[in-house]
Amino acid sequence: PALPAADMEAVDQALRNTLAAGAPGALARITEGGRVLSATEGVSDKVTGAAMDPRARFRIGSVTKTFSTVVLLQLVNEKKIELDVPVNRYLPGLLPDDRITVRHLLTHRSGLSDYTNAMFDKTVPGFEAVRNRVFGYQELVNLSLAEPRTGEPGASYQYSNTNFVVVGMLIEKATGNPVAKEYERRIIKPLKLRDTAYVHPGTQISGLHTHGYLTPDEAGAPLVDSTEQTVSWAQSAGAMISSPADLSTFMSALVGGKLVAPKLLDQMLTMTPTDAAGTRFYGLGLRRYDLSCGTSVYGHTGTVQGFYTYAFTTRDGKRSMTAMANTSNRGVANTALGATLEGAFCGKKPA
Ligand SMILES: C[C@@H](NC(=O)[C@@H](C)NC(=O)CCCC[C@H](NC(=O)C[NH3+])C(=O)[O-])C(=O)O
Repeated sequence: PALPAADMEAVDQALRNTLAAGAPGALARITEGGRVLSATEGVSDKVTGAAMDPRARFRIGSVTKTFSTVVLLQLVNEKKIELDVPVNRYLPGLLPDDRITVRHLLTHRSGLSDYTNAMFDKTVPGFEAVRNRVFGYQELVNLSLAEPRTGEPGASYQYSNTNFVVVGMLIEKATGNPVAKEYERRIIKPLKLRDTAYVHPGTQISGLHTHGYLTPDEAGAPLVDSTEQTVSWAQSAGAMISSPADLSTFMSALVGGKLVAPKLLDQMLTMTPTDAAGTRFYGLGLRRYDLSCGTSVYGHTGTVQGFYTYAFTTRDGKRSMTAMANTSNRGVANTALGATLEGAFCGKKPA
């Protein structure tokens, strides 16, 4: 059945609520067939007052995890890597447990702790301490291994950036190339994603871009312009730069079978619940949200200092939405901004 038309009034109300919660700006861009609907509220630059612009580039955070998953599943299809094999088979001695498999990384079931919890326990000092640092993958893994594991391999879903740092290591080991080259040749070039780039360890977002503003832990403290950073603390787990249009192109190409072989796409879409309500799921590097109208949408969220992103599409890839607020921390963006999904994919609420 065709989806109801997007309710742009509801989408815009969600953006206004996001600003009321403290974001300098917010936007939503919906594509359906060749048509584009977009809504913007507030500013992308607090100094110049420039308005939010759906053409502008920004940091997509963990939406990067879906790009990394696509590259890894292409390597699985090329028989260079197997999913149900110990990570230590490819990276001898890396992990303390041979039972941790490649699939455990992609489903956040490895039990490896997330080093970012300690790193960003104090939001602004933690960010300032790393914003210009360049980490090696091994350094980040060592931070995780210095902490107790969160569970037995395969036992339960526990979101951890460490899993996708190891995915980056696997990609570089299997290809002999930096992940940037693999993203470029396997995804960015074929899909002509002109605004998408992996520039680690560069700190600039080139071209027309949105400024990101980190909300401090202390209520009322001034926002911190966090636009320029290496994102080396995340790399293959969160360092990609893109645009609303490119993320919608990517997500709809993904579910449309253009990036990953059918059998492997099926595995990517095989979900386990991650919330008590049973409306949030995780597959392989991919989230599924079941909306109030019964529509399921697939994609990923992203949280990087100063940017919160939702990048989702329908199962047939016919309707996609990217929503972004240029602030992060203290839940300022996620809840209010999340309501754009209902407006975009469920349309007008029944009276
Ligand atoms: C969960 C999210 N994951 C990601 O996008 C990854 C790359 N980001 C994080 O793990 C958050 C790191 C801290 C951000 C900071 N928070 C703090 O510093 C809290 N003390 C901030 O909010 O900018 C996702 O999948 O959506």
